[in-house]
This record gives sequence, C-alpha cells and structure tokens, in this order.
Amino acid sequence: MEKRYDVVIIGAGFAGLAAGLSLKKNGFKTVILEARNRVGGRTETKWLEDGTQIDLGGQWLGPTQDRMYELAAQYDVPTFPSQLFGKGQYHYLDDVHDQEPEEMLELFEVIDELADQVNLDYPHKSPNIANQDRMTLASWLNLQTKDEEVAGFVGRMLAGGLLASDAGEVSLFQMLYYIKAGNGVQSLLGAKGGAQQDRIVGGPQAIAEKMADDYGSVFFEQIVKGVSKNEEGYLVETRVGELYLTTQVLIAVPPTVVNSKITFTPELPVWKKKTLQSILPGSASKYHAVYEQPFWRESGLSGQRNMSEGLIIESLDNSLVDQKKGILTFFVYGIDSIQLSKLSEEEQKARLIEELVKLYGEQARNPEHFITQDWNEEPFTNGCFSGHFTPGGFIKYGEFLQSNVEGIHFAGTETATIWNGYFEGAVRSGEREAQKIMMKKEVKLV
Ligand SMILES: Cc1cc2nc3c(=O)[nH]c(=O)nc-3n(C[C@H](O)[C@H](O)[C@H](O)COP(=O)(O)OP(=O)(O)OC[C@H]3O[C@@H](n4cnc5c(N)ncnc54)[C@H](O)[C@@H]3O)c2cc1C
Repeated sequence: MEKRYDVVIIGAGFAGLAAGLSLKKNGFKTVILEARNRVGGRTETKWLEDGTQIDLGGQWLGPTQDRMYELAAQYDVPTFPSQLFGKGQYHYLDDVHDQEPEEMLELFEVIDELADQVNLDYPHKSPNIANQDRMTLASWLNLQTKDEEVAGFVGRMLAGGLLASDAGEVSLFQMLYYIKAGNGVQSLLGAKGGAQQDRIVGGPQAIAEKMADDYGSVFFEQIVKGVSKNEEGYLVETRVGELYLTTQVLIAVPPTVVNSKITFTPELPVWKKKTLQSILPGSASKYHAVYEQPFWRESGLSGQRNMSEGLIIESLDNSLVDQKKGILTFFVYGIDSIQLSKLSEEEQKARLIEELVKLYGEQARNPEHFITQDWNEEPFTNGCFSGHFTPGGFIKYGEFLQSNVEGIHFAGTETATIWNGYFEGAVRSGEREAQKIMMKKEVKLV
C-alpha cells in the first residue's frame, strides 16, 4: 500500500532540505526520500580520531551567500574565517611568483565585463550567446593572448577551479554565466571577501543535519528509481519497493543522476529530457594531507598555491583554528582527475606526495594522514562540483533550466541563478520550487 503525501521530495542535499522546510512551515505534508544513509549530498564531514574536522566535499561560505549564513545562525552552527597567514604563491614560467601574471588579471577583467552582459534569468536572451556558447573557453583564451601558458593557466583557474573541468570542454558562455551568478571572478576565486572566506564548525553537514532534525521526515536508503503518473497524481517508487503517492514531486538530485537513476512514465517531454542530458558534471578529487603543524607558515607563506602545470591546480592551508595540525587541501580536476582515478589510492598518494614535495619541500613528504575523496566514484553525485551545459547547450536548453513538467519540479544547485553551483544556489533553488508549489491550487492530497 502506498504512503500518501502532498509533496514527495527526492534528495536530502541542501536543495531538498530547504524545500522540505519551506513546505512544512506552510502546512504541507511532505517527505524527503534520500538514497544515502546521511543528509548533505555533496558535503560530508569526516572526523579523524583526534577530532580533526575534514570537509570531504563543499566547505566554504562567502559574502552574499545570505541564506546559508542565515541558516548557520538559525541553527547555532558557528562559522570561522579561513586561516590566512602570509603570502600566496603562483607557479608559472618555471618559477614561483607572489602574484598572478599581470596578463591573467587583465583577462579576468575582460571576462568580468563579458559576464556582466549575461541574462541570468533568461540566458538564451543574453546578447552574445550565439557566439559565446559555441566557443570553448580554451579557444576564446587562445584568441585573447599569444602567451599559451597564460591562456592555459587562466583556463585551469576558471574551468578547473570553478567547474572542475577542462577549458576545452566548457563553453565561454557557461563560464560567464557561472561567473555572473557568483558576482565575478575575484568573488569566486577569493578568500577574504570571496567565496572561500569562511568555514563552518562541523562542516556544512552540521547545518544540513540540523535542518533535517528540524524538518523531521527524511527517509534514508530510499533510492528513487521511478516516477509514474496515474489518475491521482504521481507514484514514486524506490528500489526497495516502497511506494509514495503525491500530487507534486520535487526532484533535488544532480541532473546526471536523474538521467541515470530515475525512470519517468510517461517519459519526460523531449525538451526537458534533452536539457537534463546536456548538463554534465565536472570531475574532481579532493585531497587532504595532515601534518603535525603548518610548517609552511614558518617561512611567511600562506600555503595557498596555484600552478600552471602539474596534477595539482590549487592547494591551500585548510587548518582549523584551535588545532596545532597543519592541513593542506588540494584538488585535481577534469581529465587529470579521471586519469588519476584509474590508479589505486596508494598510487595516487605516491604521485601527489611527489608533487607536494616539489611545491612545499621535503617537510611535505610524510603527512600523518592522507585523505582521498573522489567524487567521480559517488553514484548519487557522479562528479562535481556541479553540472554545467556542454557547449551549445545553453543556446538550445538554457531557457528550460528551471522549467517543470506539470507536477514534477526540478531544484538543485544546477538550476540556480544566484550562486549557481554552490550551497547558496542549492538552498535558493529548493525554496524557489517550494514557492511554486505553494502557489498552485489542489496540491493537497492528505
Ligand atoms: C569537492 C567539492 C567542493 C565544493 N566546494 C564548495 C564550497 O566550498 N562552497 C559551496 O557553496 N559549494 C561547494 N561545492 C558545491 C556544493 O557542495 C553543491 O553546490 C551543493 O551541495 C549541491 O546541493 P544540492 O542539494 O543541489 O545537491 P546534492 O548535494 O548533490 O544533493 C542531492 C541529494 O540527492 C540524493 N540522491 C541522488 N540520487 C537519488 C535517488 N535516486 N533517490 C534519492 N536520493 C537521491 C543524493 O544522495 C544527495 O543527498 C563543492 C562540492 C564538492 C563536491
């Protein structure tokens, strides 16, 4: 016998939880079906034996991510500033520099100017979308500068650092859309005053857990496999054979996971199906090397480094406030992340430690802990940080990003127009779809 709800929400990441809380507050009977045995989706906190917090997935908040700061305050989850001591370093032209190449900063300015023209609500109406969405970021960069190294470096910082992809696989327009949604290049790349400004005590998962406690009815290990329409509404079926009847389904699952895990009967209309199929996730692995102390600070360095070459594109000091341990966190993106995932964890570690030693010296050779998190391997995430349109996808399907199919609603950070790809975007997308449901008549089933 099926259980009956006004709204069935699929996915207990920030989008699903925010939607659930909004609807509950407004008197709807809802349930969240979550595939994993935890909430938080693309964020997860791991605790080492000595209590060291390791954020395996998303971890930072920054200015204008207002809903996330409000949630942190509402649930008494403190934030703390990212630990910034000393100078950052940039590796290019076979040397180490205290600053980015001048030409990189100039290109960032040009990119910001172009991003300003993007219409976030109606992307297909943006003035230059026809050219910008057919051209990859890499090909545009190569037209802007004769310096191949600068072009490659900018591509790594933007397509890699922001979309966990390669500059040759994302369109210039996709990059501009993301940059506009996150208030510009410096806002996205920056620590103080930027998206990496603050961290969360207990990690973002601490907020997600409090949201779930407040909400109440998250059902775990409920992998949704089908949504079918019947005369009363929609029947949502999980792999363990549970059935949920509702008039509104709110899907808060990454697009690529919707495609691979959920069957719709009848099928979604072509325009929605193709929209979802045109959004692919980036590929990222996140690594932590934990040392007895942050030894790099002794020489006045912040630990933050950006590299124009090598597997590691960026690394930074991710140490906690009240702990002596020094934590270096670094990422491998795009094709390198896929190639690396073919190696065993031990082989990956050996390759990466060699790179760390080149960057930070011999003291980096023997971390107390080395933690690997490969988000490509997570079946309910399928890559990260978020999904982006393949080149040309925005032209054809950008207008359908937030479109729903009758009682089937689509949320998730990929659908956000503000802080697309971030927790903030996820929360806003969940609240947006909850609002749309509340405006409808005849939602109530129970
Ligand atoms: C390594 C990494 C670093 C990041 N850094 C940051 C950062 O510093 N700051 C920031 O703001 N953002 C960051 N992000 C992005 C941020 O984590 C995401 O934007 C956000 O978590 C997305 O939330 P969501 O609710 O849209 O999706 P998700 O978090 O992916 O939630 C979807 C949920 O749906 C569930 N699900 C999937 N399939 C099914 C199914 N068939 N049935 C039932 N449930 C299902 C999943 O298990 C998951 O819980 C990072 C992400 C990663 C991976």
